Amino acid sequence: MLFQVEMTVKLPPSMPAEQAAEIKATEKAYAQDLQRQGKWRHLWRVAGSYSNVSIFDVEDNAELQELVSNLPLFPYMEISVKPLCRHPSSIREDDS
Ligand SMILES: O=C(O)CC1=CCC(=O)O1
Repeated sequence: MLFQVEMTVKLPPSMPAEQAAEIKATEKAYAQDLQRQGKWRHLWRVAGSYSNVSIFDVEDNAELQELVSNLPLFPYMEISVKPLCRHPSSIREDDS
């Protein structure tokens, strides 16, 4: 199942820079591992913001919930999820 996930990062201004850098580094490693597994298909920065738009390819809602809630930045993000399905006018032969 494909989902569009939009994440907006809102770190508290009071968070020490070292702690923020550590969480971001852990987040990066986690995100890159999921990309290598093919579960996090796309990761795009929304220009001019501290938000991303991502496409996840997971088994079901429960797997999406597990992956997203384990993001190191999860406590510091606003997240919106949209389920996706094929558009009847798409010329792609698969869902890539
Ligand atoms: O910077 C972001 O948009 C949050 C984030 C998601 C994966 C990652 O490495 O950073």
